[in-house]
Amino acid sequence: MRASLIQIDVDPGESVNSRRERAGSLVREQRGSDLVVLPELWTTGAFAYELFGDEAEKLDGPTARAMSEAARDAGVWLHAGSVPERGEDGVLYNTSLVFSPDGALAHSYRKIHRFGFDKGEAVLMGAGDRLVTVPLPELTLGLATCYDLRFPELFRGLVDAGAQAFVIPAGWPERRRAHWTLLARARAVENQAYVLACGTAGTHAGVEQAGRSVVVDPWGEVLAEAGAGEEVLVVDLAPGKVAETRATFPALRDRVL
Ligand SMILES: O=C(O)CCC(=O)C(=O)O
Repeated sequence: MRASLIQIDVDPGESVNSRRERAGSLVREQRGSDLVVLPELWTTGAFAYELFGDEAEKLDGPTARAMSEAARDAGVWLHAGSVPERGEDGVLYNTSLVFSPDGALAHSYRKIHRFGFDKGEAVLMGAGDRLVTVPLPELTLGLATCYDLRFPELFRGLVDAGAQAFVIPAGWPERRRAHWTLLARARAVENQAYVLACGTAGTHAGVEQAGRSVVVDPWGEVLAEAGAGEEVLVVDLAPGKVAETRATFPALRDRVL
């Protein structure tokens, strides 16, 4: 199973429309992959709070339509990262969108843990309240977004729901790059699952992004890691490795709590 992670540069000098078109082209270039992943809030930037309201869209908005077409043209499962969603209740959410190869919106996930403590996303957006798994033909994905990475109980919940690989779009800051890599590997090791963690490149709203998208296997080995700039990681996964790791080193079976 081949996965492509698109670590797109969120440059405030580029319009959202231009970046949306560029993201579509990058997805189309991944024809031949089974799964393509984009990062968190790549239309606006995860820290460009003042744009969230202006760029918010419904689940059939301009980003969703562009990504649906790109998934269909490329014939891939597309985790299109997240968008600022304007919910039916009028509340903003940080919502990830997953499209099937025929372009249908198959799943969406509203970020559960909002970042910013008493400002930013934590006050501007509502929290999701639903775990989401995505059964692909080869692997079942569990969805999480950026700050969610710090909350291991979310990942245990996803494992209990059948997840064998976690897809984690992010806009992780360079200042805490060491946490990103460490936590991605920890979630893989403790859950004996693949981790596909896709960040953004560049600097927006004064926040330098770490980039360093990473793919980790169920044994905790880093299969591929990006640098700081715009880059596409293409990685071959071995879906059987999840069951093999869980059978030969059955730590998950020894859970008590
Ligand atoms: O947890 C962190 O250090 C970064 C989280 C973050 O930037 C986000 O969730 O948008």
